[in-house]
Amino acid sequence: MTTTPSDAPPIPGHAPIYSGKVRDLYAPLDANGDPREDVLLLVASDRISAYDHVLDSVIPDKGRVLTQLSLWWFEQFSSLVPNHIVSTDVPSEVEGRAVLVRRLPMLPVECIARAYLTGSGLAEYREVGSVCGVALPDGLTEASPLPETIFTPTTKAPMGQHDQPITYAQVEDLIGAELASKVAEMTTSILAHGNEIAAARGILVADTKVEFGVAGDELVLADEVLTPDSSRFWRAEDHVVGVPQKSYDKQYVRDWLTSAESGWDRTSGDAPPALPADVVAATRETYVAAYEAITGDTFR
Ligand SMILES: N#Cc1c(N)ncnc1-c1cnn(Cc2cccc(F)c2)c1
Repeated sequence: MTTTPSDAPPIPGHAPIYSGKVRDLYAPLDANGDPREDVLLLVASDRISAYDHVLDSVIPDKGRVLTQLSLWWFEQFSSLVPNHIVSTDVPSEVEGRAVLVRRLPMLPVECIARAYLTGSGLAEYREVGSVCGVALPDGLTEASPLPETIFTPTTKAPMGQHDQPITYAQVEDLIGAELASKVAEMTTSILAHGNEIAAARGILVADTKVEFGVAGDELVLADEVLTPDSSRFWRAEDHVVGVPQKSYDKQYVRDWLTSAESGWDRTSGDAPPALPADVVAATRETYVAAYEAITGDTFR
C-alpha cells in the first residue's frame, strides 16, 4: 500500500481505503453509513509519475483516458476471462475515470508478461541469462522481441519497496499449482492478444502487469488492463532493437525533466519541478492518441 487513504480526495458517500501513486481506492457506504464489503470504487487520477516521483503537475483527462482504455480492453477479453467490473455508474466527481468493481480476494502476485526485453527483465537476462527462471536464447539485447510472450511474475511489495522477481515455482508455492498455471496462461494470452490488436494500430506493448482476484475457484481479471500506466507502450514505427525505446506516453515528460531547461538533477533526490504547459499538453495528446489509435473511437 502507498500513502495513507487521507491523501485520496473526498468523495461523498465513500470511504477512502488506499491512495496509490496515480490511483485511489474507495469503499461505497451502505445505508447505515458503513463501508460496503462487496464492492470497491477504483478511481484513476490525472496524476503522473516519472522517475519514481509523483509529479506536482497533473495531465488533464489522463484518468478518464486510461479508465476508458482499460474498460475497452476488459471488453476485448470478456470471453477469455471473467472480470471484476460491476458498473461505470459512478459519482459525478469522478465521472469517466472510476469504476465500481467486485471486491475480491486478490492473488499476492504481480502478473507480468513480456513480449520484448527491456527494463528489469533485460537487467536480469544480462546477469543470469534468464528472467524469473525463464531461460532465453543468447544474443538478446535492449528491446529485442522475445521468441514468445513470457510470464515473469513479481511479489507485491509494500509501497516504497520494489517488487521482487519470482520464479514460476515460487508462484506455485504462493497460490498453488492449478491457479499458477491459470494466471501464467492468462497473463501471457492477454499480452499476446493485446499486441495483435495494438500492433495493427502502430503500437507495441513491450510488457504489461495485470492482477487477478478469485471468486470461488474461478480466476477474475481485476485492476486495470493494458494501459500506459500498467504497460510499456512503444511506437511500432520507431522500434529499433539495441537502443532504449521512447515511451509512447511519458517521453515528453522524461525528456523535459532530464533537460537542462528543467534544472532538475534526477540523482539529487529532490522532487521534480512542475512541467511547462506545452509538455503537459503534448502528454495529454499522447494519451488521447493512444486511446483513439487502439480503440478506433474518438475520445470525448
Ligand atoms: N482492482 C481491484 C481489487 C478488487 N477488485 N478487489 C479487491 N481489491 C482490489 C485491489 C486492491 N488494491 N488494488 C490496486 C489498486 C487499484 C486501484 C487503485 C488503487 F489505489 C489500488 C486493487
